[in-house]
Amino acid sequence: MTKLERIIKDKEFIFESLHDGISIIDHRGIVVYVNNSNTRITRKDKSYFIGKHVQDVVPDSGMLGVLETGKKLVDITTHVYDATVISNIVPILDGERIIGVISIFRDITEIKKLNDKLEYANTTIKQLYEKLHEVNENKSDLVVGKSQAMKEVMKYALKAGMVDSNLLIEGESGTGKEVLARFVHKNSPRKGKPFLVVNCASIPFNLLESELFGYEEGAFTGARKGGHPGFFEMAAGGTLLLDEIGDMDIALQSKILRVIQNKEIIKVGGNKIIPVDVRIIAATHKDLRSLVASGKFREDLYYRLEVIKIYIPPLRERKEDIIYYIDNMLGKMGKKIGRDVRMGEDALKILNSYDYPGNIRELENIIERAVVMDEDGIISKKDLPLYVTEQAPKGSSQLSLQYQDHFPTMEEVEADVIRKALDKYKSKSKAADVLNISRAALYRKMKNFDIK
Ligand SMILES: Nc1ncnc2c1ncn2[C@@H]1O[C@H](COP(=O)(O)OP(=O)(O)OP(=O)(O)O)[C@@H](O)[C@H]1O
Repeated sequence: MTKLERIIKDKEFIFESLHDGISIIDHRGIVVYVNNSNTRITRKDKSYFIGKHVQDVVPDSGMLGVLETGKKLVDITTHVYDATVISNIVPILDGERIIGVISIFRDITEIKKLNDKLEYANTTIKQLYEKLHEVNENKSDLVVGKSQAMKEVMKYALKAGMVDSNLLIEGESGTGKEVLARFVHKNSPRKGKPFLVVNCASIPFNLLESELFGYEEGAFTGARKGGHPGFFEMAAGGTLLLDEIGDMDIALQSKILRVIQNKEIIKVGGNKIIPVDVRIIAATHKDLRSLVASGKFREDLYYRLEVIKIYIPPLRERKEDIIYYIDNMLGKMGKKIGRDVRMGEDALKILNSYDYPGNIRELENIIERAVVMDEDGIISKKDLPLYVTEQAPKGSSQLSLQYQDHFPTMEEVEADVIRKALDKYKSKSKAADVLNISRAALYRKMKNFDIK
């Protein structure tokens, strides 16, 4: 009996009692074990898998990759026959040697279907809402502000407009990635041609493929007569923004890579090659590089997309810009309601110290609400939402020291503050920055106080 067989035998009782599916391959990639839950999820008998090479029975499985690299894959969403599963794939080691790979996967088909339906419905509602209120009309109004960070962003955006390379825009939700993409398009030779946006996170996987590439008549049940053009065709000559690309299914990522490389598409259910001329801008609030590292995003696609990369910093890191956004918003809203509204001193002070987890979108909502609440033409504290006015005053509670019986010495306080800064910012240079001391001073104090 091999070592792997012994491990399986020892653990078989546990494996069989799990609700999650399990498959195990040996060092050659041959499936040597599947549990009962695997049969339930895949609807295939054990005999269908056992003794076969994993490539022949589950071609999309990440198991061979793990066998090759020895690196585990965690929380990977894949498709196993008709099921959507979320898997952890881990090497089985004998000392340093990889003797097999185990994949443990959970069936999320129903949850995914419901979630997809819900997200799709939400997107439809949002799109209809936007159309109804014509929020699109001013979407290209771009406020730059005066922060150095935003000036840099604009410098790169203008450069990106002058060339036709792919562009990747990173930044937290609501920082203005779509607005910036639109700006790049409007300042590029493609202006005057379509600028289309596809949100890769809110359209279900199988629908997204046909939305992007289009489909031929009869491609699937419910396919429209005469087929349907996809975004790539509809954006001909223009720019296509693939928003939330970090959420794109890995199988679809390969297809996007092919479009970028070959500049052609094949519709779902078709076989005709259609040339496409579209500039791709991708946007994401996720850190694509770490998605690449964890195997959730294709490295080759990442490098194709980030020919030019622009990172939009969150609003809390460039508070000097807040006033410019507010002025712009008040101007627009004032026009809409037909009267001037100004920002009062007290409200501005509060707005300048708030952290805006939702960035400019959140600031917009706060201002819109304040304009509605306002009665005298000057926005004051009472017109702002409670969660903004009742935020913890800066620099107080988070670092407050909680000594009860013992009153601390200055050294203890100093050591405590340093520990908290290091703990919060995880970076010595950032901690030194916020403490307003040099890095050398920080190192010296850490040594004195024996802080590791
Ligand atoms: N530079 C800017 N000037 C004026 N308005 C802006 C700017 N940036 C963002 N906004 C406004 O903030 C809101 C959010 O912008 P946008 O949709 O571009 O953000 P996003 O980063 O793409 O968000 P998400 O990641 O959630 O898709 C929009 O209503 C937009 O008009």
